[in-house]
Amino acid sequence: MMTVDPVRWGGAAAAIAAYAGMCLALLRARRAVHQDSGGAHADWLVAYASQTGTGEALAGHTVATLRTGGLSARALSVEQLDEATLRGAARILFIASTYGEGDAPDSAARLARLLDQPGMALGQLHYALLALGDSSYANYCGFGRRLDAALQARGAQALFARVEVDRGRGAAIEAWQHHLSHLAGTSDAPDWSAPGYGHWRIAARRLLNPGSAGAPVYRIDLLPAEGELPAWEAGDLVQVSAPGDPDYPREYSIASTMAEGRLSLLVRLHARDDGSVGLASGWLCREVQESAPVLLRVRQHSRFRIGENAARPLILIGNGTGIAGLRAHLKSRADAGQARNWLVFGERNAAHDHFCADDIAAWRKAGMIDTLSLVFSRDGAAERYVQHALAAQAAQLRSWVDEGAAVYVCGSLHGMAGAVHETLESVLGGDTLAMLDESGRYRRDVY
Ligand SMILES: Cc1cc2nc3c(=O)[nH]c(=O)nc-3n(C[C@H](O)[C@H](O)[C@H](O)COP(=O)(O)O)c2cc1C
Repeated sequence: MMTVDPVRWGGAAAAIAAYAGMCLALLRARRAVHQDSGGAHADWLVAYASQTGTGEALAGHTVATLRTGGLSARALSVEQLDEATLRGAARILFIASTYGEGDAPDSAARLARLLDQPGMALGQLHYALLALGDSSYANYCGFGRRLDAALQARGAQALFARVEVDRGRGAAIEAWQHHLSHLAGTSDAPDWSAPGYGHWRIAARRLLNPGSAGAPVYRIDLLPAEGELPAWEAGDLVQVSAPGDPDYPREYSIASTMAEGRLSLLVRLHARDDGSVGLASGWLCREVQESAPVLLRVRQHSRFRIGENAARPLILIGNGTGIAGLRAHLKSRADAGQARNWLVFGERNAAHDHFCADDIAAWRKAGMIDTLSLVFSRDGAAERYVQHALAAQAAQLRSWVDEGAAVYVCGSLHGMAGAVHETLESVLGGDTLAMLDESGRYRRDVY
């Protein structure tokens, strides 16, 4: 799915065609997902547990294929799958990705709880499962496999064997499509091709942390090689296809808003133990010349967009390059005049690693950051990490959440996201945190 036909890379006409294709494919997939979220009855449910949107897009394609054969189908996030729907459904196609170290995506907490309930019997259910994962992780497709086992243990009957997709590779997706065509009784399946990459160029590249004890971080500003910026929202991601590894695009959070007129990324140069640099980050930060094309596509990341939290106070928590996703949110909040923002950001040394310091200072001065908690782990203060800052301000954390705040976390999975989760749980209580999660008020972009 993620491979790109090299013939298309040739010229401007091809880039425009690819871009138009991308718009159409995205539009089609999203229309299929969103038109159907109203709860109308459908014979086939396509339930996706997706963190960064791949599974959601595949759910849209799946629905479109079933409908081509005249079946009634609708897509829904597993967050919306309640007990009555699960117990009553005759046919569900699950699409499940895996995160962390074999963990379920955040959106799957409710489903996991439902399947754990004693007495949950699903003998009425016929299902199939598309598991998304990456075989370089120890727990390849861990959540998809556990979900499959749990459904079987509850008596649900598989329509066909689980299909596993390694890093979005096309052959497995074709196998899934093939099964769907059988179910739908049609060979006339809609086009599932991935959105094409656009050609971009680097407009500016700047080292943000000279003298840092950590690896170098670059701010990279990009513009389309031709034409207009594509649409995105704060929280969205890009995929970059590096020349040495075109089948395995790297994802980065977008640090800028469309209104700023450029797409900015914060990229940390990945250094290996032997001193060599990571293939994609080395290419982006050091090698690619300003005149050379960068193949890039924007990906909607619904779970990290502002969505229904636009009018709520926002607690933004992150470390390192995680400031990228938080910056885009802060910028769009500042532009919208929404000032109830509490930024909790951590890095190593204030002197070298205070990313986006000028923006943060300007927003603070303009009254657009209500509370600012900066922690630098190597500057000798008692509060070393973001979780310590949160724990130290437990009363304010509780009162913001009581007022309706949403919590957005962006940055490292290891060391940060887990510790922040535990702190939120101990300050707010497990039930409140679960409520925030289920109601879309706790959102994470962690990697
Ligand atoms: C931080 C992170 C951790 C991941 N952990 C795993 C893992 O433990 N096992 C696995 O098979 N895939 C893992 N993956 C790969 C994702 O499951 C895969 O990229 C999937 O296509 C994402 O689908 P989604 O966009 O629908 O969430 C991980 C990806 C990220 C970014």
